[in-house]
Amino acid sequence: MIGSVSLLSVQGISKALGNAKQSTQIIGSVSFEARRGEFVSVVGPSGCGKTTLLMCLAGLYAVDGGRLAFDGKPVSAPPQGVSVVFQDYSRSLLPWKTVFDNVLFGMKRITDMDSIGKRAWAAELIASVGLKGFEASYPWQVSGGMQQRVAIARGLAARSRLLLLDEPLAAVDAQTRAEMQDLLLDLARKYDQTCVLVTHDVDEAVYMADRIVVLSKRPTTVVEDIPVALSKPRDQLKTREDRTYLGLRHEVITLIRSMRVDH
Ligand SMILES: Nc1ncnc2c1ncn2[C@@H]1O[C@H](COP(=O)(O)OP(=O)(O)OP(=O)(O)O)[C@@H](O)[C@H]1O
Repeated sequence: MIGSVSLLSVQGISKALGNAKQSTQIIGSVSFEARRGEFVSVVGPSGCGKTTLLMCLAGLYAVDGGRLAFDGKPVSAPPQGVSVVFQDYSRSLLPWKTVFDNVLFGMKRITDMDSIGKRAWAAELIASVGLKGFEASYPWQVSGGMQQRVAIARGLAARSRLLLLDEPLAAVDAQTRAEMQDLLLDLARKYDQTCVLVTHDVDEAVYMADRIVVLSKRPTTVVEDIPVALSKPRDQLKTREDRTYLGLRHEVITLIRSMRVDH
């Protein structure tokens, strides 16, 4: 269920990267809201600043201007309740820890749960992402898709309420990608997650989203903020044949094609 309350509020944020000698304005002015339980996809031309935006939302980059709030509080450092899942799962998991211990590691900031509770919660999450039986494996012993499942479980383990997903499925094969899209949608519903997904893949953006934020070339601004009127649960065949889906896909691809980034 999507609530009416905004969990993430982004109002006119801006960000330049570089150093004192030479800085590049990456984010011009970006505004959007993610309401509780909403799945927001963010798309835009290559190099427009999607990852930079996500790093700002995560509190990993300080914004230069504008207002950014999570659950009504200004974001100045990585807030508790916000987890990031990166594309490069092989670098985000700890190779010397088992699947189980990687998920447990996600709970390191949780102080009001004892170790028995944490172990039970880790076991539940591992089962929820379909990895029961692989608890004792090391990340390098399982497939890429499975490693990304571990990273997602670890994100949820931090008792996240907002999942920031930076191209999390870009490195997995097409079949796994479709399965993982449905897994993410299931997990978002089951664990009451609000999600912001950055993706290059317009089909994925439309399939997953309740709303699509289309960014311009940099310094990036929001070109369109498009509601997605597709029923849930989504279905890889039926949804992708739906006229609304095809219309949105056309609209977003046309918008992105009309923009080019000058590197
Ligand atoms: N420290 C930096 N200083 C200057 N420019 C930078 C810095 N870091 C990134 N950039 C540039 O900022 C732009 C935006 O980068 P970012 O990774 O946020 O975009 P993106 O939309 O996620 O890219 P992609 O479509 O390739 O995934 C890129 O052109 C990049 O080269």
